[in-house]
Amino acid sequence: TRTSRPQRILKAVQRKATVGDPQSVITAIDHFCRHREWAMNVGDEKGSILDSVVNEVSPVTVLELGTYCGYSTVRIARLLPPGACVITLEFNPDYAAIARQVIKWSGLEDKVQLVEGASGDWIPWMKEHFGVQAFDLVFLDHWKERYLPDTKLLEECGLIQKGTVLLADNVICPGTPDYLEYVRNSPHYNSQYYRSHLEYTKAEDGLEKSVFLGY
Ligand SMILES: C[C@H](C[C@H]1O[C@@H](n2cnc3c(N)ncnc32)[C@H](O)[C@@H]1O)NC(=O)c1cc(-c2ccc(F)cc2)cc(O)c1O
Ligand SMILES: [Mg+2]
Repeated sequence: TRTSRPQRILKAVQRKATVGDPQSVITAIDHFCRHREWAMNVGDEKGSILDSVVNEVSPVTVLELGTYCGYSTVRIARLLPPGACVITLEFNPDYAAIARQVIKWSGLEDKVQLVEGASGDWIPWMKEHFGVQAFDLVFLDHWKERYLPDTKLLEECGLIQKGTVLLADNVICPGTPDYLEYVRNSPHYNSQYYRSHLEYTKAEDGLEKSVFLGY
């Protein structure tokens, strides 16, 4: 097909959503992915759980790993108070370009720092480059086998402190067994599973919320 799926998602946003209205952007993407073409956004069902965790944490600094088209970036940023921001990492330049336009359409660009690059390369530079002390909330939604190494990297870089909340998508489907085993068995995390479904389907999936207890 001439266009990519992310390009068709952006077109659906530009056709159906109102500029500056994040909820209409979320609704347009969910409608497109439920009725036209499935895509790997966190979706409306798991998205509501994400919303409740963001509201509970009231984070000032959020890290999102794996932007894709910016759907969860918009979900998170729309709930942030003035002065709070989400740094989101995406290493596919085509996806990053689409995400920038989706985030712009929602009017939330002031609350979002989209970084084009790989998590493993950028995490060590977060403090120096963005002046981040520690993250209040990390949303893991990138390559599933990078969840564990990047969590350990965040720990080593002092970007996870007492109270930091890790929220991981897809812990069942596609699955992140080594990450789950780590956060569920570590004495440094208090972990709980929010059972849900794979976006736009009846298959089981869920989010794992893990609170860092300190060393
Ligand atoms: C991995 C993707 C999400 C994005 O992450 C970026 N990315 C990657 N590694 C890095 C990095 N190391 N640093 C920065 N960005 C990075 C990438 O380019 C994608 O845009 N997500 C998924 O693959 C994903 C897949 C499914 C899924 C479920 C059932 C199926 F039958 C088929 C697919 C569901 C989901 O909910 C997902 O989230
Ligand atoms: Mg996901």
